[in-house]
Amino acid sequence: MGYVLKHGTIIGENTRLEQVDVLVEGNRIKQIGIDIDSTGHTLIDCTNLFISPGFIDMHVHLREPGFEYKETIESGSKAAAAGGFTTVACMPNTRPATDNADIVRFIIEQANKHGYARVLPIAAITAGQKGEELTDIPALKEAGAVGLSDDGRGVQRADRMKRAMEIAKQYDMPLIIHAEDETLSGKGCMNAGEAAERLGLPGIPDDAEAVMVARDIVLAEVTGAHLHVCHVSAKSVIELIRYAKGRGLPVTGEVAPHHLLLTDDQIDPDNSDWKVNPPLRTKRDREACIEAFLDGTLDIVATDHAPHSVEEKQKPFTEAPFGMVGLEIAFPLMYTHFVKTGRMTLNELVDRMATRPAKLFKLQGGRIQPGEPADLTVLDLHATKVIDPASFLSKGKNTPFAGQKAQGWPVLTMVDGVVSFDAR
Ligand SMILES: NC(=O)N[C@@H](CC(=O)O)C(=O)O
Ligand SMILES: [Zn+2]
Ligand SMILES: [Zn+2]
Repeated sequence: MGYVLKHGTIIGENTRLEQVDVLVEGNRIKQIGIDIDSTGHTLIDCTNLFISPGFIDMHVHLREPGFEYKETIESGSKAAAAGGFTTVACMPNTRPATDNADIVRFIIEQANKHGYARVLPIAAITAGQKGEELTDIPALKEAGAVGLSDDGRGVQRADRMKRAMEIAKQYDMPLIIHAEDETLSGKGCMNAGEAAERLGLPGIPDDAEAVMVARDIVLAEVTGAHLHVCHVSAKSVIELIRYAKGRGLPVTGEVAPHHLLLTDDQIDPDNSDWKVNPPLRTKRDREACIEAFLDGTLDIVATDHAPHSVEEKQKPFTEAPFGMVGLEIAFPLMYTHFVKTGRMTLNELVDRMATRPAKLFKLQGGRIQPGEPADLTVLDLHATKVIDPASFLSKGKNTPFAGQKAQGWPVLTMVDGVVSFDAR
């Protein structure tokens, strides 16, 4: 007994304009066709709905182990499912940091027990994310880590990064970098510039991000390692990635919805939900992010879902932790502001949220085709809702998008042939 998703419109590489049925048996897509017999199967009526390959988010913070009050693998993967994500890669800035094979295995076990999405651990580059001693990269890979990052911090020492890349290259692991030279970013809490001056808040210049990206592009060329640049926020960084790609280097980039949609001049200094790292930058940076996303310089969308507690985010702007949640609103925001406005097609958006991440990181999923795992997202592209953090399944409610209207919401998510979210 399986599922028949009836009369849906498939999005993605294999787009079919007519309404079709998708038969799921076990954990696989068995058949795509017209009038598939649903006898003995559970019928999911997809009339007026779209069926997308499940979204893949390469950058989330699930906070477990150590910060369960902010999020758990259970609550975070529930939020993922509600946002139409079937796979999320989680960052190692846990407590303790995900810097050894036992913690990688713990995350995988927790996800298998309590998860509503596939959870792929990203392991730390350095022990305790302290930037000194390298982790045991082969052991981390063996345990199931899909990449390496010290996210939350940049690796300050070039010699450490170079050595990590040499080993990562050997073991075919991507370096997923948080680019921030701490000697330049200092104690800033928002983008350095006119807005910060007006508000009298300490700034973080974009060169703090660009300097490290430049260094790591050089090192990626020397070592041949896959360098993936996290949460790109600035024009200066985009120019460097464009240069790297022009040289044919294995460099890729991600952009978060907030850097595509928000700027520093909009920041409400009395609301720390606007505080994120890298910070929201200028209009010029935002336009550069949009252009780079549209032309593929920035390959994929990643949310950098960073839940924090209400108490933490009630602190003043200078003291509150950096981060915004994103899993449950990423698709509606992207659909509303990129597809509805005609900047890109629905197929192109799904490519950047599902197909391309799967290709870049050699993951399963990303395509709707017989034989593929049944990782699917059913979307109601007509539904319009006001973003209400109180309704989030994530423990994190911290988003500056609260109160904004968005169109195009996931209504059902299936992971590995199992329904993980159903809002019908
Ligand atoms: N992006 C953020 O503002 N915060 C992230 C850390 C990070 O992604 O660098 C977090 O862990 O809260
Ligand atoms: Zn980061
Ligand atoms: Zn992050």
